[in-house]
Amino acid sequence: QTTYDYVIVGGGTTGLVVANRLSEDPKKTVLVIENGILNNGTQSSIPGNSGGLNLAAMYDIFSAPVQNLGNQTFLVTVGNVVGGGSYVNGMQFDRGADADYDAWAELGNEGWGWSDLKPYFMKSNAFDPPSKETAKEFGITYETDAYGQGPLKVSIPDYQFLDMKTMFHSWDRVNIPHPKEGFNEPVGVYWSPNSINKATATRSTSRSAYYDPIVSRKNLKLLSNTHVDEIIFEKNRVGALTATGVKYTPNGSKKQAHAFAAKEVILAAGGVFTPHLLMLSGVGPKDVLEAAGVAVKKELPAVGSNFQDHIANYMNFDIQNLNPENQAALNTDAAFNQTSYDEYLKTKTGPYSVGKAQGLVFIALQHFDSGYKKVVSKLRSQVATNFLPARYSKDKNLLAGFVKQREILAHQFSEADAAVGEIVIQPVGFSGIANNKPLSRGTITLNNTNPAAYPIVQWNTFQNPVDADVMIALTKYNRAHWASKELAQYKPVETAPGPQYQSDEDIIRGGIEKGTLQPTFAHPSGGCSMMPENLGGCVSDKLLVYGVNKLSVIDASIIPLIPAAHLQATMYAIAEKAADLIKKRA
Ligand SMILES: Cc1cc2nc3c(=O)[nH]c(=O)nc-3n(C[C@H](O)[C@H](O)[C@H](O)COP(=O)(O)OP(=O)(O)OC[C@H]3O[C@@H](n4cnc5c(N)ncnc54)[C@H](O)[C@@H]3O)c2cc1C
Repeated sequence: QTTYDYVIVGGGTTGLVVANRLSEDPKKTVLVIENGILNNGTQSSIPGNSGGLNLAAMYDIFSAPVQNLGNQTFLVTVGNVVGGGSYVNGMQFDRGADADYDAWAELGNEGWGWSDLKPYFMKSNAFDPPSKETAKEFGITYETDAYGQGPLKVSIPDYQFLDMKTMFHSWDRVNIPHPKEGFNEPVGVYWSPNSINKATATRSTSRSAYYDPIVSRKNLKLLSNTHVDEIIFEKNRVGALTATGVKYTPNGSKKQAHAFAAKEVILAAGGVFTPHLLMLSGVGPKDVLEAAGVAVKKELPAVGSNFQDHIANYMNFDIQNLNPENQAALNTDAAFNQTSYDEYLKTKTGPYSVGKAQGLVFIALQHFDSGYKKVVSKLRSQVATNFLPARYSKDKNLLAGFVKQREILAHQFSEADAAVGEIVIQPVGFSGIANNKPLSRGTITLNNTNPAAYPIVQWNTFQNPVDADVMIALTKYNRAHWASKELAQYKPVETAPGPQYQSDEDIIRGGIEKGTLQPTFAHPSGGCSMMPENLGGCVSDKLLVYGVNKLSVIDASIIPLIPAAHLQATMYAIAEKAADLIKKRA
């Protein structure tokens, strides 16, 4: 069969959700083409393995040198496997504040505010609380009504490392909100679920939740280990472009084949590779395409613009007096590791049944920076183009879109209803923090000498100095927390970047020298944003690419303004909504 109703590019997080929903109608045929393989490894399925990167199931793509991070290049973390990011991620399951999604509606996207999206969050997931004993012992609070009865299983496991009691409750007296597990009110400090199926104590992914249970559907086909090379367009007599299918090549083969879509080609290749594929197929900024020798079919400057990610500072503290059964000991104490692993295999309990982090702090700027009003004034007084990639000076729509985003961010920076900073609570001295509301904007462009090779990913981290101001304030705040009497029993000593870096400049310099500052929290997004065309959008609020027919995007590329959240819960909700939009227009 070469013609399907729908051809979906990418069988990652969003691709498999939409494949499932569209193939619910047995009369509709769906083809999913995924570059990665069907991988059944325990590196992914066992929650306790989620601490490190599952490199075998990821692309080996590195960014362009980041000027303000000492011209270092960084791994661009993207899953290359059936299940995509959901298969390799850190399993944190949380959402942004209501205001984060209302911002999408404010940017001109009808039907994308929090109240519109909430039903789709609920449709995608189901929550299992910890046992009563665990909840009591660790002081874990939760609200089950924040979740639905959907395919993706999320839970707070029964096993918790004992040090979580002290680490989590070290925040009890801090003057920030203390909501229950965070899905109803995601600003403050809370115990947060992981995408773990409690019944099996294994990772829940888009594959296990949305694909494996329906694999026998006759109208759904998955081609794994197969690369989509190009979108096929047809031009009619008046020059209108319609996406009619894709060219693809099984990996390891030289034989390219074609698959056609009667209704729609749906791009779900993720925040990095969807903009790449559009450009390779002739849709994107004219100068970028021409420089790479790609024939321009539709000029669309929004492709590869508005690229965003959270900026990370992976701090570390040397600590003492941890309980002997601690997370770090899984790597340092072979006997403890072995008994823990054996326990997991036998009873699916113990240290391997839990992910790396169960506590999250998402805080407003005023929670961690007493000088927040100055930051807001600085932001508002900036000449926007001084701190943006050159293309924004040449394109009034892109600039208008950014200025509108900046207004929204300035408002969020002034209020307490949306988070700007994040601190991950782990039961060890490793302390990841993130600036969740970057003003700098990156680009994704083509490799001019070989456009089909990996794209050029440029984050432009700290191009806007406000991003560094926020990071400096958050770093100081995190240091102060580690120095508080609540954590004194651990005698924490900062080892990365290190106490020798104290001034504002030194905090950034130290982060670069010690490699703790990173341009990404594994959340590349925004490179084909959903916004009106006069705000530099790439897809409409119906997720259709501007200027061509029958082509939609449903993955992290469409996020117009990155929410303060790890992205997977949002991606499941976007995909559920996308499926409804696509069904409706059929
Ligand atoms: C290491 C890591 C840790 C993370 N940690 C967390 C976390 O703890 N919590 C959280 O909420 N989020 C986390 N995330 C982010 C989250 O998982 C992603 O935002 C989400 O999975 C993105 O979904 P997507 O559908 O947009 O893209 P993906 O899930 O990446 O899917 C895209 C798919 O398209 C395929 N593809 C790309 N190009 C082609 C092509 N040309 N032909 C065929 N197939 C193609 C890819 O192989 C991939 O499978 C993490 C991500 C990573 C990578």
